[in-house]
Amino acid sequence: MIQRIAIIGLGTMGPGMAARLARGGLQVVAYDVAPAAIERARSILGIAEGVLDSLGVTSPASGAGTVRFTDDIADAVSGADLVIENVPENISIKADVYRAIDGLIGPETLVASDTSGIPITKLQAHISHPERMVGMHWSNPPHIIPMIEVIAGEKTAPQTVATIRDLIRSIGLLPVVVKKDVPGFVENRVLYALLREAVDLVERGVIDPEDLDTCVSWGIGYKIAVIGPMALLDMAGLDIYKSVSSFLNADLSNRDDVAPMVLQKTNASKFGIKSGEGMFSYTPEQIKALQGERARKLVAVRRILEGRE
Ligand SMILES: NC(=O)C1=CN([C@@H]2O[C@H](COP(=O)(O)OP(=O)(O)OC[C@H]3O[C@@H](n4cnc5c(N)ncnc54)[C@H](O)[C@@H]3O)[C@@H](O)[C@H]2O)C=CC1
Ligand SMILES: Cc1ncc(C=O)c(C(=O)O)c1O
Repeated sequence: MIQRIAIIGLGTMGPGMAARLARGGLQVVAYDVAPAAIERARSILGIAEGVLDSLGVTSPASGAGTVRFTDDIADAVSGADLVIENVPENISIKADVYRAIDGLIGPETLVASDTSGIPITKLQAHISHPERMVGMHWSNPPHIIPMIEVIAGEKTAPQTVATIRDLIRSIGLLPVVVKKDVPGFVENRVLYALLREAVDLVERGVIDPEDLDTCVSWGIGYKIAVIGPMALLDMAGLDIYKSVSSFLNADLSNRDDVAPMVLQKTNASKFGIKSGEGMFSYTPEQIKALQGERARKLVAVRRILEGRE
């Protein structure tokens, strides 16, 4: 049974994951190599907890869990039933973490990666007990989005998948077990198909970035939260899909490299909210306001989708 969880990496994803797991009654120890990331995580933990309150996420009868921060990786993983690796999307950085914890974790400890899409089979080549390693792909913001993908690599034991799936369920979240270890799994294959086309349309001047967002959010985005893609095909009619896709599929972006517009921006350190500029520009005040407004709206939508309002 999973009771103690170590989170390695406290950037965009780590603090919200810590808050959500603790709310589920688990004992979380949170570690990052960068002291500034630990301080930032400490300061935003309370915000995530406030959002969980407004979502009505309660603790189990056994009581709320805890989050403890540490700057010592050995301390973080000591006694952990599960280690969730949450460091940047780079195999060599992730492999360094697996090597660092290999001799520190117990014989029963499971290791999960929150990778956005590196096949688990590739990651488990860097750990001595690959049967205990699994993909556990959260969606951002992790304290609000309930769906988590669970992915087995070639060497993952079925029991490891079952334990993580049951853990997710036991704290009121929604596990989706992906049946094949394909790059990007399912959520990001679908998201990146959409993002490739969206970036291409903006880059070619077909539409302005603000209008692209309006079109997608108030068109397919709003609809797809209620009617998933497979159900949408039936609602539109497969005959219509056949007619449109017969001419449209061939015209969609099929570029297999990163779009120049994205490269230009990342080369200039324009990463989005984390650097103050990306597709749009943000002042620190705007970032704070946006994050609050987005959390409020996501909470309200989720309550309605769950039939609670
Ligand atoms: N940003 C997103 O929307 C999502 C990201 N992911 C995935 O989650 C993982 C983490 O992503 P983010 O939180 O966005 O990354 P991030 O870049 O915001 O944070 C990564 C953190 O890892 C720390 N770190 C780097 N090397 C470390 C080490 N050796 N030991 C401990 N900490 C270390 C960094 O100091 C940083 O705080 C990635 O694999 C990413 O693809 C998954 C779902 C959504
Ligand atoms: C752009 C982008 N890339 C990866 C992920 C998750 O792995 C997300 C997300 O969860 O929102 C994303 O927006």
